[in-house]
Amino acid sequence: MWIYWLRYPEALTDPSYRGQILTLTYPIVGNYGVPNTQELDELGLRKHVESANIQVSGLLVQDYSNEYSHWNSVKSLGQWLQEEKVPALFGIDTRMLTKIIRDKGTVLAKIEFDGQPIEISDPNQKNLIAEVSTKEIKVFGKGNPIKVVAVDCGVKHNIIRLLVKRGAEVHLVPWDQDLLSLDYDGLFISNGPGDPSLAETLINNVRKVLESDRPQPVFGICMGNQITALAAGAKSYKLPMGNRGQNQPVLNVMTGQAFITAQNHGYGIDSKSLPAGWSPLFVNANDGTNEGIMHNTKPVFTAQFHPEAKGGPTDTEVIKDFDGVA
Ligand SMILES: NC(=O)CC[C@H](N)C(=O)O
Repeated sequence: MWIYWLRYPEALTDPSYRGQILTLTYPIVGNYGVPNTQELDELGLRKHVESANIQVSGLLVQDYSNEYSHWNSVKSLGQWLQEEKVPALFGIDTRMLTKIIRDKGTVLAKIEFDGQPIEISDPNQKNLIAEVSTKEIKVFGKGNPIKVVAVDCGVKHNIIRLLVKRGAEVHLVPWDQDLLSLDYDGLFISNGPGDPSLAETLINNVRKVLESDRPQPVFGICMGNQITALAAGAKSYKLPMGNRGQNQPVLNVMTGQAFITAQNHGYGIDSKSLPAGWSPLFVNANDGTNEGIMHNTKPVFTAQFHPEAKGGPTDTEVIKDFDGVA
């Protein structure tokens, strides 16, 4: 179970939340309704949400407002959750729950209705990436000059949109796709749910790319940072309660510049475990955890936070310019 505060249409559809129950710390939820979640943009991506479905297993809020008002809302939050058969509860003392999670770390939880007992299973034991990844290769921004292969670990649609905006023809590939055999100008590894160390096939495929000394840049976001670091030989670990929300301060270790970033991760990379030739690129200014890595000589760099505009700041969007940082 996670604590989160961000706009709920994007948060609930972020595939990185697969298998998790979300509890929001903001006390009144629902009052801006839900946009048309089916509407597609010109690329065929969801216009107002981050994927085709609600991805969380459940939602807990303090006070729910069924009345809503927003320029693009078409239904209530309750209606949307019901349509997608995702359980949610209101009337929860989310402040108390937040304190419990702060003390104990993230906790396993289930929502059970009278007469409908359910088994509890630990989402952290599963390779959740395989559940949310595309099954076939999809192309966005066809004809654009820069061919980017994007490994779909559960990519948020806005990330694809921003890559296309920067002139990329994005080839979204399944998580276990062999990467060495593909031709590209840049390789991107997306955000995604669960424990990164369980995605062994992907880690091995990325390791092969790193060892091949291909000159093309490699860039990863969130899960993409973790997978790249694991492929390089570093170690990941479970954070006591994760870093989530849209006000996480991050320092660029190279320049000393600080950013306020949007984040959503429960695992971290141990910067000290980075092998020779690699350096931390970003560090969390609150708790000192790793926020990205770079290779010292090759164009490989990553961000643990979400350097994109939707649902948060725009000041780190520059990081998606492949030559913006490395
Ligand atoms: N947003 C993400 O990509 C999350 C990465 C990973 N599932 C974690 O929780 O750390």
